[in-house]
Amino acid sequence: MRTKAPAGLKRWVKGTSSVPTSHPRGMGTQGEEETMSPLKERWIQLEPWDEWNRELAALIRPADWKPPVPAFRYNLVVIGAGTAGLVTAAGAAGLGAKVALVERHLLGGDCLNVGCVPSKAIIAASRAAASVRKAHRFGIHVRQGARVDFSQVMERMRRLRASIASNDCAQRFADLGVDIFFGNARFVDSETVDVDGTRLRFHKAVIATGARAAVPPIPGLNRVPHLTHETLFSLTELPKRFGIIGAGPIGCEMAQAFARLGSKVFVVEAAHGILPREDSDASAVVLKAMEADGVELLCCGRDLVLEPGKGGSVRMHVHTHGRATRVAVDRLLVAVGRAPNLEGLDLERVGVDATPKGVVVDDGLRTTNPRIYAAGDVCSPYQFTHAADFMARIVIQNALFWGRAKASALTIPWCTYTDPEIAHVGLYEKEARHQGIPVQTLTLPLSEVDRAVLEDCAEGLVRVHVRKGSDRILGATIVASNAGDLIGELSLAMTHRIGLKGLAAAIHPYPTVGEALRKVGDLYNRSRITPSIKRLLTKIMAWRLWKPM
Ligand SMILES: Cc1cc2nc3c(=O)[nH]c(=O)nc-3n(C[C@H](O)[C@H](O)[C@H](O)COP(=O)(O)OP(=O)(O)OC[C@H]3O[C@@H](n4cnc5c(N)ncnc54)[C@H](O)[C@@H]3O)c2cc1C
Ligand SMILES: NC(=O)c1ccc[n+]([C@@H]2O[C@H](COP(=O)([O-])OP(=O)(O)OC[C@H]3O[C@@H](n4cnc5c(N)ncnc54)[C@H](O)[C@@H]3O)[C@@H](O)[C@H]2O)c1
Repeated sequence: MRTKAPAGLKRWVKGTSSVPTSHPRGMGTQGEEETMSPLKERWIQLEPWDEWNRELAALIRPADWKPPVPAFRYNLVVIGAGTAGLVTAAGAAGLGAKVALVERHLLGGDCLNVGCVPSKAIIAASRAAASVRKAHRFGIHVRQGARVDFSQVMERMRRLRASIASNDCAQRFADLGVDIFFGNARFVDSETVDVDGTRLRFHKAVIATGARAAVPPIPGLNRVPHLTHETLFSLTELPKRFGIIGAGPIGCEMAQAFARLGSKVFVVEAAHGILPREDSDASAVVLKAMEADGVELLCCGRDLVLEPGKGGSVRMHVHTHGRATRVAVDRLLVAVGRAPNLEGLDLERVGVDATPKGVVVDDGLRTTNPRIYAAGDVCSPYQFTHAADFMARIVIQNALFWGRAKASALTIPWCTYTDPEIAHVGLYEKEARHQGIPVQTLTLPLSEVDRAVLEDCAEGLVRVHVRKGSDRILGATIVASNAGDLIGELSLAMTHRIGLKGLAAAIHPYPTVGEALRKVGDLYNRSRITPSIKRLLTKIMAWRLWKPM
């Protein structure tokens, strides 16, 4: 098992712009790397070095990229070309600003390369495998059963990732008028950024450097080979036994996907259950589905210790619900949260405050240096692509156009793409109560939605919290196979202050799962008919029967 990056890749990350031409062999691990300087040794793999990864690299880190001659001064220098940086740069350039965009590794950042895109491609394949397996429930008998070709699953992922990459490609941004510089950015002073020796002068700058996988101080972790999301998507062989530490969104999505593709998956979680931030009834539905797919959850995990096993395997020792458990796995994924990318930026030089959670910003996303803003994972508790996108829009308005847009005004939904998916927007019930807001909660089980029953996906719910005494939506959670799509309607309603009565009044086509939202609106309307109103209505009706026509 190799624990160091191949020489070619290291050269590349160190900023020579030379994409390796030979195929870097072997599966990378972390552990040793985490103890080294993050700037020098951190790298994201594009392995295997096949035609799709070459195509991807050619788009987002072209080997022959000629850095432009820096302008005398830029309206905006953007550091980091993930979603936050790309949206900021494209939007600002589109509005006439002179923009420089600096990226030390791959345009597209985590979402395209080692986040949303590859994970959802794998999830799509795992859903296909699960559909074949449960086809018999519909009276469809697949003769041989399902055989998963993991290398094809991963090749499909690499092919689709490369095809999607054209949105984020260097040439597209250059055509939009953005000057792209590959290299490590650091602040020299409040009007200069250095990129490996090239000086960029700015009027305003944006820190959009994102975050990386956090590696916790688990005893033994530095002695065992392990993956993070930065190396997971380079796998070419399905691990027979797959261990995952952390049952957050990454842990749950990957646990179920790998179980459906054929791994025996063990998930160690420190808290009780999975997705501890979510509504507990909702996450319980998802856990049941994951367990039905064969995922074994070791929750309330205490005293986790890791040690090397035979043939590159890893032994996990953990107390789960007070019981000592020992499992051996062939691969281990660490998914316990994220750490902001701050190292090497020399933030102290420019008076930008930061904490271990990220860059400190005000509601307008301005840092403690009034000329420097931040957007995306590096400064936000909402670590989602769409949140990074909308923070970028705020930064453009506030940094360039004297805007007063506020991050706190954003309504940010999110979704974890298990099957069923679990999506949320706004407040949870306990948060509303904690804030002293009187709350009424309405829950509709999906078993009451015809289409969900017909599709065999009736395990789920729609739960909406309104301010007591009104139909104003405070928050909502949905568990459904397409919860991520459904939550958009509630997000729209909250953004535009449409209440539950408004949802009840909107006709949804029958039969759709989306009808569940209208039905929750009906639930709300019915909840307003108190026993005394009902008695009054009954009297009026009775009176009308006897009233002469
Ligand atoms: C496995 C996984 C699955 C995910 N799935 C989803 C999902 O389904 N939906 C969703 O909404 N979100 C998802 N996310 C989260 C999403 O990927 C992030 O929220 C998003 O990428 C944040 O964008 P960003 O621009 O803030 O940061 P990043 O995408 O991290 O981009 C930051 C960029 O800055 C560069 N950089 C850092 N330091 C420097 C420097 N000093 N100089 C130059 N460049 C630098 C980095 O190389 C990087 O390219 C997922 C994340 C992971 C890990
Ligand atoms: N669908 C999506 O939108 C999506 C998907 C994946 C990731 N993401 C983003 O990426 C971020 C990171 O995801 P994540 O799942 O790594 O982090 P997370 O912080 O959301 O979840 C980490 C989990 O690990 C557990 N944990 C922490 N330390 C542990 C330990 N020592 N032993 C056992 N368990 C431990 C925590 O209790 C928690 O449940 C998310 O917060 C999310 O913003 C989003």
